[in-house]
Amino acid sequence: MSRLRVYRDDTRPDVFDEYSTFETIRDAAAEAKIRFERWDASRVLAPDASQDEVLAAYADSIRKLERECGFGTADVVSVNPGTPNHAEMRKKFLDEHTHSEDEARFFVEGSGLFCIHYEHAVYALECTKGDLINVVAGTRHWFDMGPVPRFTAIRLFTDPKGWVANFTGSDVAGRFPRYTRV
Ligand SMILES: CSCCC(=O)/C(O)=C/O
Ligand SMILES: [Fe+2]
Ligand code: NI
Repeated sequence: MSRLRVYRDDTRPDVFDEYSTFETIRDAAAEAKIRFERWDASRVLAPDASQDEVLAAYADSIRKLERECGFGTADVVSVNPGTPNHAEMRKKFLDEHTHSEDEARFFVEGSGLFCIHYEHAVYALECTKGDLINVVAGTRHWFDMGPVPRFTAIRLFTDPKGWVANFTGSDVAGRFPRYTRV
């Protein structure tokens, strides 16, 4: 099940409010303009499914997001403990960054931790299979897949260049707990 912990960014990371039902997570996340929804993720995927196979399996959901939000391209990030260089892949997303477009991610397998730094709070949202998250363009955030990663997420983009991050240079991400799957 998904879980949200909300910290102040200027206090100890062992002080937080916790939400663990869909409605409470959705409403608390909305305070940071985060869209959080549960979508159908019941398509059966082979463990070694290619990007194209994942995109084809979820073509309806992708089309709906493209229509609703103006996204023009989609890709897939799929990582498991057997993925070569998964430690380097983890590092790529661990520091605080922003994007010039919304960050929409649909978790179709597994889980990971999105941390959104909004005003003076950090929203640490564990996303699991079936979760759709959208972080508004320009919002500071980072993502941890954990030391033993296991997830497949569809990413939607408006810019045909795909994933472009602007790192803030802040060390804030290192002050909050990393992801350990519960
Ligand atoms: C969960 S998809 C991989 C992470 C990513 O694309 C991103 O931008 C994290 O902030
Ligand atoms: Fe990001
Ligand atoms: Ni701050």
